[in-house]
Amino acid sequence: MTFPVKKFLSYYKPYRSIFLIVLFSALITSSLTLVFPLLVRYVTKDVLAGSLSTAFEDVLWVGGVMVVLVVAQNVGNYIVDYKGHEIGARMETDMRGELFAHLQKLSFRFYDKENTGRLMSRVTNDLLMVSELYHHGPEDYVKYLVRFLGAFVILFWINAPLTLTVFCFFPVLGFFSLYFNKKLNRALTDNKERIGDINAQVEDSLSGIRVVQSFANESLEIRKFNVENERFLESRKGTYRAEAYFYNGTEAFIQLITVTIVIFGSIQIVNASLDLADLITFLLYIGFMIEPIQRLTHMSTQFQEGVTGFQRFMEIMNIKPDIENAPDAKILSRVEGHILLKNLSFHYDSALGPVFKDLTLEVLPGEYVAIVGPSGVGKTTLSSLISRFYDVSEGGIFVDGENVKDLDLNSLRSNIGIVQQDVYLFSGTVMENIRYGQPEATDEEVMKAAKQANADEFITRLPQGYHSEIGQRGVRLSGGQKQRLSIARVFLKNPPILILDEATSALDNESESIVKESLELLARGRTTLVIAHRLSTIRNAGRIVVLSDGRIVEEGTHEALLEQNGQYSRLYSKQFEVQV
Ligand SMILES: Nc1ncnc2c1ncn2[C@@H]1O[C@H](COP(=O)(O)OP(=O)(O)OP(=O)(O)O)[C@@H](O)[C@H]1O
Repeated sequence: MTFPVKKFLSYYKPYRSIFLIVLFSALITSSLTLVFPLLVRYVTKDVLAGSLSTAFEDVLWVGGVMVVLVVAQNVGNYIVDYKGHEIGARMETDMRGELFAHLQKLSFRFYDKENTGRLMSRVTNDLLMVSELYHHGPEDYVKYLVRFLGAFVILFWINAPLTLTVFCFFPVLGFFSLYFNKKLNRALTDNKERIGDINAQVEDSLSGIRVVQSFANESLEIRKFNVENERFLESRKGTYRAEAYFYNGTEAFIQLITVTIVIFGSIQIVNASLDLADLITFLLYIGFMIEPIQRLTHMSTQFQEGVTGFQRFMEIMNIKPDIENAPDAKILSRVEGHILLKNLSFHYDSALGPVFKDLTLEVLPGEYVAIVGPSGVGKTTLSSLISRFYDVSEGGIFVDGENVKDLDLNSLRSNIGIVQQDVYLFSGTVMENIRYGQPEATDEEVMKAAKQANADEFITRLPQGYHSEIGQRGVRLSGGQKQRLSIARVFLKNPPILILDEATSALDNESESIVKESLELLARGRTTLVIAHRLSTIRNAGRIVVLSDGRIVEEGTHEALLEQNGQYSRLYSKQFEVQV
């Protein structure tokens, strides 16, 4: 992937003026630091060597200038540190907002393949690296370039032969830094991968802690974790080894350079081509030239991390949602609930073969239709297609005569309510979770929906009633209670089309009968598709549709289908035998 420079720079745009002020401050402060050794040189060489009667006055004058410089430097550094970081953080916030909004638009097909943990690291860690590059990148380059070039020019002006002698060290120091920089980068990348593995392990193990403990597999989890933990330790040892080589190596270079300056400088003093004040100035300036080279590693790591982070950000941003509104998408208003699946074919992946082949099904407004069939036949897939979570491969799906591909996605989905077996609740209160069905609903409307879903009674018995926290994914509630909250959510949404996807199959008999009662109330007056696992629950359906091998093979009422003595009858007796 070539680096999208234009796009990268575009994030500076809203903060252009303040960014230029920060860069200018970095330029000024680093130039001012160059003046200090010159002032020391002036005092040691000119003031103290001249008439001592005026020396005190001169030293005071120089001291005053130094204080002004300190104040000016501090103001500049304050702007660079505070405003510079703020710009970086603002750009990061903008990008994170964009990325999250984009992730909300990507379809089920994208999430079928992506790992949530990795996506989270893009939203958090990667962007942090980009923000560091946005802010520190330009500022560090300005700061260190000014110091390096400034020190070189001043030293050359003071004593060219000694400057060139010292300069011979720099190419060697540069190569040394680049070599260890590469090693250190590799070690840092490895560190990141290892910490990523640890995060994935912790996330997996803790989200499944109930399964872990129910299988009494804590020691197995600890062993698995310790393997990753040890690998991380090994990786960190590698980083520290590279760092130790690098930092001690550059330290040795600095000392060698100092020794060289002292020896060559002393020879020049003996030959009267250099004086003591200039030697002191040399020693003071040499750090200005060495520091940028020392920082090379950090800067290039920062650069690489930022660039990679931005590329990973763009990888996601460049994914076009495969389900989008058509340019002239229609808004569905006053939906009656007529559904037509016409000559429908669909596959998740062409390599896996089709789930449906030329399937046609019409559901009339207000009808109650049950879809049955063996496991894996495509019952859930059918409900995903009606809501256009996936696009059909051939044929079409029509709601009130309109092809779902021509409809505005929000208006289509807000007319369909889905109740699933696996209820997803968000951390927060009961009230917030029910209100998810209609964010503008009043407290009274939320409570009315809860009553319709037979949930009000258990909610009012909770310690804080509707304001009780339900825990992550609703862990503090029973299966039946979670299911009733999800039904209340759909009551509040009040859609004309309803899909019940095995909504009661995980519940015990008592919960099932309460939930069934609220589902029956919910279905009243709506077009309802029930995806049934247990055939006993759909005996009263107006029509039962039997799927097999990607097609509808039988249709009719429970009694009529039993009489036919076909697939349905076989499925039914199989379940009946199991239940007996
Ligand atoms: N996201 C997906 N990506 C790829 N294949 C999928 C996906 N979801 C389901 N499938 C496959 O599509 C087929 C139909 O799955 P679906 O979940 O619709 O069946 P189902 O009839 O609802 O099954 P069950 O009664 O066991 O819940 C299965 O073979 C399944 O493996």
